[in-house]
Amino acid sequence: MSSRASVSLHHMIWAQYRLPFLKVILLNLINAAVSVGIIAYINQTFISQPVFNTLSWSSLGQFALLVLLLLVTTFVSQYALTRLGHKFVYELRTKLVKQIIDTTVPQIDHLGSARLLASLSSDIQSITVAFVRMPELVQGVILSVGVGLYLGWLSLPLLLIVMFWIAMTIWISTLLVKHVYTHLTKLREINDALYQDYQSIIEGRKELALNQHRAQKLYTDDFLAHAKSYEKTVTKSDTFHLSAVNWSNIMMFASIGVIFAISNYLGISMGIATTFSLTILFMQSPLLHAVGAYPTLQTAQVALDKIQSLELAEYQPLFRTDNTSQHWQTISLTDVNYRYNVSNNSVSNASDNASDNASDNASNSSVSNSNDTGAQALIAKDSDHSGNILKDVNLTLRRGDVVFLIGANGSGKSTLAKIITGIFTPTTGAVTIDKQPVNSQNNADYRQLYSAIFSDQHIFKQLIGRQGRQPDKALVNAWLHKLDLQDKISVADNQLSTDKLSQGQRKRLAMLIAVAEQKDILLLDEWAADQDPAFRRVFYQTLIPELKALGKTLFIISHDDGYFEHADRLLLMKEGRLIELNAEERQRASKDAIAMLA
Ligand SMILES: Nc1ncnc2c1ncn2[C@@H]1O[C@H](COP(=O)(O)OP(=O)(O)OP(=O)(O)O)[C@@H](O)[C@H]1O
Repeated sequence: MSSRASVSLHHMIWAQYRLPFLKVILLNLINAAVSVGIIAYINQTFISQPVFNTLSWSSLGQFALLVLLLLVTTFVSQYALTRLGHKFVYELRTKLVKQIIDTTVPQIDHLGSARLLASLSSDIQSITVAFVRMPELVQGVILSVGVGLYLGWLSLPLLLIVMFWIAMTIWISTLLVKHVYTHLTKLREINDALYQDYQSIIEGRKELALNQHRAQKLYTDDFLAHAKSYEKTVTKSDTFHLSAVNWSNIMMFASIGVIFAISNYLGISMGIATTFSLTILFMQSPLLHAVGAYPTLQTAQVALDKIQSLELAEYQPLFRTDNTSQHWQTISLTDVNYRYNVSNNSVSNASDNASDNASDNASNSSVSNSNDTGAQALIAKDSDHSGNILKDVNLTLRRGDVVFLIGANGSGKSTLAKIITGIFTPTTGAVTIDKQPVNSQNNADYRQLYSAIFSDQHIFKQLIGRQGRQPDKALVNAWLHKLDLQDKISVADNQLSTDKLSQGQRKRLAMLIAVAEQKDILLLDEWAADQDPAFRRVFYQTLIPELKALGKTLFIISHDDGYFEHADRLLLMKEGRLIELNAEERQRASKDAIAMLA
């Protein structure tokens, strides 16, 4: 992840689509040439003729052919530009989603789903609209240049005066359009707030149903305020836009008067003045559409800026599917500290980079100091623990261990679980696998060792087996029964029939998915808390030994003191510090966990 400078839309198109864009420009030039040809034809065949009866059927036929040619070239050039635009939007959308997949969990947590969904829907939509309107802008500009050249050939002084007139018109129009941009930027911010409201309304539906005061407050104070602000801002923005279009429209009409007045003054022929006027009328629609299309490009620029401000991971086309060695023996945490970034700015990203750096430093140092440290990663010590959730945590997990972690609420157990699995990187300190430091380069591979079930687990209905292959049907079927789900769930084509289950059943389903993955390490964060007492016993007394027999290393966060005896090792987390309990302490914890946690 890096904070990248904002890239403008046209730079992006130019950098990535230079050739197709040049092709589109060429097609538009041909189209402009045909348009100029028609004007010249009208001028020579119709306007310059003294009387109408000199017109022949053949000249009318030629005119009809030119019109047909204009129709074809207009269609082809617009089609080419539209295709290019939609290709750009497709690539932007697909890259954005891959970047979200590759971005670190803390950064995604920090951004929140409302902001991301706003970008995926409204920003992409804005950019699409801009591309739908872009043909009008490009054609308007190219046509103006082509027509200008022809008019200049007819009368340079008259062209210069008309150009001055149009330039003044466009300059004042641009001043108005600047206000449009300011309001569009504001609108985009309001859109984020609106998405936040939608999210609260949908996700908090149960709480709102139970408390109409809260529903009214949310609706009135938040949603209505944002909706009103959107209405006001969009009205202002559209008013400036309308003013710009009307101003340009009327000034174009007025230019016809100017053309005749100046022609009269400069002694320019009536024929040339009529051709100029006709051309201005011909140009009015494309030029106004071009002016009208401009704000959509500005909206797209606002959208692109917004997407870039998310500071997502760099785009990588590939997925990291090469797994870390299957023959690992130990995973160690050495002097690990972790601090959440709670600021509103996007510094959690910076913190995450810092974390990556800490790990990277550790890896470099571990190489250079390997003699002194016995191949352990060098650990950056942070003497100031203020704000640290994990404090100088040291732990070595051995292959095949069944480790239970206990601790009071908020002591840092889940945070430690995320550090162990590589979802979070330590603020300082190091994670090593077989003395090999885990850093930003190998973290994605390292994470593939784990299946984990966290409290807010998402259920994917697709079952996946070892290393992304087909799941082992016999294993899935056996565990469907072990988890007592055989009457609720069926599996067809590796798809689970439903995820509409009770909380405890959902957790069992998550276990089925995890077992099917056949990963080396299974991490369970208070998995048993949602199970009824009977199944809780099955879990500790039957399932854990079976998982161990499958060769898994188990890291289990638990509050069930009645079952601590099933652990090979018992760890205690106390205010961010990790302690391993000895035999006597384990006895005490099993008898009186409350005293132990205090
Ligand atoms: N996203 C976050 N941002 C900031 N602070 C957080 C975040 N998540 C957790 N914390 C803080 O970190 C501390 C440890 O949280 P953690 O979830 O690791 O505790 P826990 O031991 O798993 O608790 P529990 O038993 O209640 O699940 C808590 O004080 C919490 O306030």
